[in-house]
Amino acid sequence: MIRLDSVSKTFNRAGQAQVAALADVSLTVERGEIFGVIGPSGAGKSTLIRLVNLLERPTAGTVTVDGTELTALPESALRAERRKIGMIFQHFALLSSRTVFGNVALPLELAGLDRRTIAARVDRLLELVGLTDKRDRYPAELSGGQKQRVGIARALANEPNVLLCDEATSALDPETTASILQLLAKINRELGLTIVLITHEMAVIKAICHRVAVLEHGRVIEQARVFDLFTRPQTATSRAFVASVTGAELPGDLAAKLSEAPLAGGETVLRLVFAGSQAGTTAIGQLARRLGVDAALLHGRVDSVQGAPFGTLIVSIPGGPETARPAIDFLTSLKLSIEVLGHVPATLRAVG
Ligand SMILES: Nc1ncnc2c1ncn2[C@@H]1O[C@H](COP(=O)(O)OP(=O)(O)OP(=O)(O)O)[C@@H](O)[C@H]1O
Repeated sequence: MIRLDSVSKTFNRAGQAQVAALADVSLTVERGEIFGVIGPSGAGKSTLIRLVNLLERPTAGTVTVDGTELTALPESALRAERRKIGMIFQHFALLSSRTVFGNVALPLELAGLDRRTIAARVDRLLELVGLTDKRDRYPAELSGGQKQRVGIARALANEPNVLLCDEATSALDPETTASILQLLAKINRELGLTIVLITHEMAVIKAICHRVAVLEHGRVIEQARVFDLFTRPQTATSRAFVASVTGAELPGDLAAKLSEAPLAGGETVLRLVFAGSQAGTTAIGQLARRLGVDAALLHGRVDSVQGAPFGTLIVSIPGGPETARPAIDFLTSLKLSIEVLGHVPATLRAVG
């Protein structure tokens, strides 16, 4: 549905060095999926999403949406293609002088539709986003979540195939964020709309995305099904994003005593992430039976991504690096994702 092929974007700034916002990015988004792009600040997320509808032109590479290579089109043809791509923004971008109805009607007026068609379609959209009773209100009279619902209705007005969401929930509180994400999931389900969203919050990816790309320094460093990213993250950046929502952090007192260097006779603290709800504790049992290694459990949690369970355990392995190495090899052979968080002196075991 959407294909970015070897896309790069370099910004030239007067009198300053060039900025390579994106370097050789290739991505494919399938029809009907919710695709998330996550990355730290400055990674290039906004630049990437603005490339999909060519609000930003790539310096190199091609952008293809629904079989049409947008980068090959003249401006007039591009305008027509852009109508098939809706977009919503972090700060909503509503016109304060127009009512809710007027904001949603605007793209239809620009497209030259007659008043009756516009009224019918706007009313249908307001019902879809749950704002029928706010039809004649002005943006200043609405909450943030209601404003974003107007933004969504407006983005859907021209019946697009694709919806781009540029940090659409970043200005909202957690409860409102959840309701907007549920609305996006409903639109995806009921209208079959392909959704691309960018975010710096892993909770957003976890809530509704099917697949995800992790962006860092303008490059895609990982691309996976969301469940796979949670259970088998391949990079330190992805592991940190996953840990940010699984809450699988060390108790504060233990974290403060963690050292990077192995300690002779000390304990090695590991984070294990695994698919299903049982694999982790089963593995710890096997570790004791097969290798005689008695791992201490410091933290355990089972979570789910779109109904599929996965677990996180934080354990400490006694006996210094000589015991930890074969234990890690054994756990790795059981297909658990393992991260060494650090090392603590043996005397701290009681703390956990
Ligand atoms: N118009 C521009 N002119 C010059 N540099 C730019 C421009 N837009 C973006 N950049 C630079 O490109 C890089 C990527 O920016 P971008 O806004 O895409 O990142 P981001 O991941 O969306 O960041 P954030 O989460 O902070 O919004 C940054 O170094 C930024 O300073």
